[in-house]
Amino acid sequence: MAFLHISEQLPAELLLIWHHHRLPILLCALAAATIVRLVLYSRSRRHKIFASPTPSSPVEKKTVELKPEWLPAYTTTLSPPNSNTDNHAEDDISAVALVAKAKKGPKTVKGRKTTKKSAVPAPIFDHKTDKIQPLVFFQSLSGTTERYAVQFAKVFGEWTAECEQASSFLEPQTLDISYIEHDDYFISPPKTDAGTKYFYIILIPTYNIDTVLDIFIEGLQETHNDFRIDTAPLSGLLGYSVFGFGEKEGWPTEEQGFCSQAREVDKWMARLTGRKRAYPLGMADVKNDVEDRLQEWRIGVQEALVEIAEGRGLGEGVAGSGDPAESDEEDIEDAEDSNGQGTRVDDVEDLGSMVTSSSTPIPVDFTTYKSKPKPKLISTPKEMVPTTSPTHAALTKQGYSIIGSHSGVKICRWTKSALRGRGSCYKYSFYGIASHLCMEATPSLSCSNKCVFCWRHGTNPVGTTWRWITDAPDLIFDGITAAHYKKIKMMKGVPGVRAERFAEAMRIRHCALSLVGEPIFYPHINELLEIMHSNRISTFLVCNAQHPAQLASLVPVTQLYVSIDASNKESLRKIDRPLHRDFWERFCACLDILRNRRFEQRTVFRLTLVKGFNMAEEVKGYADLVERALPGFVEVKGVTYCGTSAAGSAGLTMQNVPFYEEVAEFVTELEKELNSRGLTYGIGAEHAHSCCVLLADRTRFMKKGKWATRIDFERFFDLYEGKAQGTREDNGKVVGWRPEDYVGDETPEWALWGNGGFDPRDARVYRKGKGPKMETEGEDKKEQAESKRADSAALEF
Ligand SMILES: Cc1cc2nc3c(=O)[nH]c(=O)nc-3n(C[C@H](O)[C@H](O)[C@H](O)COP(=O)(O)O)c2cc1C
Ligand code: SF4
Repeated sequence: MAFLHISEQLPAELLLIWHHHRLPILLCALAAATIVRLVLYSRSRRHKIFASPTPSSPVEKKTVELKPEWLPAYTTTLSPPNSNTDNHAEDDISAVALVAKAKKGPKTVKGRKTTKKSAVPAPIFDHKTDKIQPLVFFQSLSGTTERYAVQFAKVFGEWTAECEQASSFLEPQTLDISYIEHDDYFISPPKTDAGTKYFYIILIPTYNIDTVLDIFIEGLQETHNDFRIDTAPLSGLLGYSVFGFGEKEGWPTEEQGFCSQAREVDKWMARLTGRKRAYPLGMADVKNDVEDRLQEWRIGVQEALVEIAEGRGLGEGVAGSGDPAESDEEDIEDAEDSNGQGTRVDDVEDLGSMVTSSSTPIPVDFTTYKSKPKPKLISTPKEMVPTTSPTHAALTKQGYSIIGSHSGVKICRWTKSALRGRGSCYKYSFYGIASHLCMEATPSLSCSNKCVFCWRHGTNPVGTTWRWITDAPDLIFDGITAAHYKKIKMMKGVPGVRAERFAEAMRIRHCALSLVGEPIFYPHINELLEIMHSNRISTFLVCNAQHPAQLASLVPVTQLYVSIDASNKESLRKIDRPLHRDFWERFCACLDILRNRRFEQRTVFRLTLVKGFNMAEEVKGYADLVERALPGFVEVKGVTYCGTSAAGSAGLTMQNVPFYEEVAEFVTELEKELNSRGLTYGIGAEHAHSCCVLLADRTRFMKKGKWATRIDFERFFDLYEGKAQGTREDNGKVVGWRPEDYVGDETPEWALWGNGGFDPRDARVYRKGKGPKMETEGEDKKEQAESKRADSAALEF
């Protein structure tokens, strides 16, 4: 009975519970369903990114694990149409405000200070035995700061050599921040003998646009916030002082941004050094009082150095000296205003210093915030290359047309040369691309490397993530093609331009996506490529092997390049100077992706040889990389010397440019090494004029025993559009096309190894001392003045 009773009661009670609590029950069920959905969604997304979106290849694929941090983390903001040169972007104004992703910081632990900090202990400097090594750092985009830094270093150097304490000083060194390894100086002081102590002097301009300065400042900030690193890792310095260059005309007050980046650097240095500001931040208006301010500040820094040299450390009570007079309020303010991340690990650091500086117990509240958390900052993305920026000025001066705010196009010297019937670049000899039909462009002028041979140092935008206003792909396409045609039209009146070539040039057939910067950095690269292909423009895309996720999800291009600037980690670090700390893992992942995709499209390794950097004894290392990725082709070229002061600062001179014979010798050795490993590569073609030699896979790019390195472009488009069927199969079913499906004609005789690579139908114009003289007027006279080596090494992509 009791059982029956209970069984009758239960549904009624359940019904009652349902009536009373149905709302919360429904809400809980909804929340649970949402969570399950989100988990499933995120898994399926990740799964998609892991797999290449293109049809699978008929061979086994190496699994390439894409680390979560390699996945693009951007939300792009398409720029409004008026930021570009044409008006086709009406449909793309779906601007999305980019909400800056708040960095996941460590759990906040807050402490309340009850005592003032004690004085910074005097630096461990024995004035009788130790030496002070002053380092003068500077960064400069348009040369002003560099000029003042050189001037400063000269006067300051004379003072250290002549002052009473001269025996305590080593000769000051001047260092361009763009060319040093950040980690060698700003994660810890440089390693040296125990008796040498460093003093940092930092001269820095301010730019309210995205520049390489942001990378430097972010580096300081990251070091400070990195849990693995002591929060004051530069406390071993004797001291530091910062001087800022700005302009009051545009940025009249500090609130309006006057010298704001110098102030940032000063703030982070204070934290990284454990408050060793030896002299207050100096600031000057370059259009007004810079000479006086800089001199005044130099004298102050010198006085601070005298104190140190005489063993009195950073001194007592001098305003801004980093002594106890520096208020705690300033620290709190600083901690709060740093990009909205006010409650970070600084607090833990403060806690640490309180423990050492206070004798009384410190009340610590681990659960509450000191003040109301600030609302998250909405960071508005900036333009990558605004028209007001020095990069814009430098690029346009070099003949680039900037499209929108992050794309560029330029007609290269080979296009001009081909228009005049004087020969095309190596791409014609190797692949059949006539230079007058080719456009050279990039949708991203920004890059994640700072290669030593890149002329754009100091001014080029760099970054590890895309954080700029983004132009729509059709805007970019319209902009670059219009600018290219405009430049071609300007060649109309140039003596020697052949009418038929001029007419042909008014229909772009090929696009080399390289130029400067990193094309796959652009978030809509696939759409841009699709537009090119639908206009039957072939695509040669060069990437720097630093963005595996983007590489894995790239649509097939006509020819896919990966720049191989070194054969091993250390050498790559030196030559490419990548911004990513895990650059080698990224590089290796890109090689594996290239291997997986080698039957979908033509894949190419592009080696740029720089004597003294990446040539000697690296043949075996390069062979290892070829063995890993098995590219269809390996292009080997000597570096082009750009002759700028930037290249000089990077340690490059003409001596680093190899002669053609040296490149040829290197390629022969590489071929031998590859063959000794059973790899079927042979030297397919050469273009001596560009200092470039081509190795190709004999089993794939030969027809009836003859090299066939050229491309059937029309067939490529037909395959792409589905008008022709490809032969790539998976499980007996055709899933796409293979590079072999669009192999073109045999490589012409004149382009084969040993024949030089110059089309006899073109008129070769020799430069002074290099062969029979055919023309010496106008532009050629100028060209004759160039050095022989530059001549042999000149190469445009
Ligand atoms: C695009 C641009 C943005 C600038 N932004 C600022 C700024 O926000 N605050 C400031 O004080 N000066 C600003 N300046 C002025 C520069 O800091 C100043 O001209 C400096 O001397 C440049 O140094 P550099 O030639 O070494 O690069 C800006 C200049 C340019 C061209
Ligand atoms: S990858 Fe190209 S654009 Fe980027 S730094 Fe190197 S040379 Fe310059």
